[in-house]
Amino acid sequence: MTRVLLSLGGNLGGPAAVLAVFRKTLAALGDAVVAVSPVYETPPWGDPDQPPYRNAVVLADRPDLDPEAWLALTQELENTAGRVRDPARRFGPRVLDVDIIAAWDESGEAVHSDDERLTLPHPRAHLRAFVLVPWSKIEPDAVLPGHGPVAGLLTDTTLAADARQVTPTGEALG
Ligand SMILES: Nc1ncnc2c1ncn2[C@@H]1O[C@H](COP(=O)(O)OP(=O)(O)OP(=O)(O)O)[C@@H](O)[C@H]1O
Ligand SMILES: Nc1nc2c(c(=O)[nH]1)N=C(CO)CN2
Repeated sequence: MTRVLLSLGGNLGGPAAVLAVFRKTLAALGDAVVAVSPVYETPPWGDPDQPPYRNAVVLADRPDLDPEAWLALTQELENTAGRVRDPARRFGPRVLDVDIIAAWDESGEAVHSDDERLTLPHPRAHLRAFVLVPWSKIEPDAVLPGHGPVAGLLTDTTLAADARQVTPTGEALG
């Protein structure tokens, strides 16, 4: 069994379109879905010259998927949503981004990987209020492996400033 925390993000086509893409993604995950956060409007991270994002996180569990298989699935979900990669803009706009933030094996141990194709935990998760705020909403005691309690990370000065701009939209996915 592999449990994963997935981050969903998107900022192309307007909020309603992004929400529709999130809903389709959740439907494709089906019974694997354990918990879904509210949807948040978030300022663009890493590349300010683009529209605000919608973000949410999903806790999911699939007995038959190892982390590599999860990566294949999340990339298929991005491709189905029409994701086009722009190599010139590393953190640029996109219709759907599905990142694997962390993964845990059947005994609850966090999976660690330094592989560039699949780095676990996600190497930038601890810097991203748009991941940590929704995560702490569904799991107030969440721990980001290697970085500690999510609630503690959110008190870091840079993140705290960013987190203030991460606002729930009232749009529900579940
Ligand atoms: N934990 C992870 N989750 C998703 N992709 C990962 C992960 N670790 C490494 N990757 C690799 O990162 C590559 C680039 O992914 P992607 O284009 O979604 O990056 P990005 O969304 O622009 O940036 P970021 O990963 O910072 O959100 C993917 O092809 C994938 O192989
Ligand atoms: N707010 C926000 N900013 C981002 C996001 C995202 O999902 N939300 N994803 C990115 C891809 O790396 C780059 N910047």
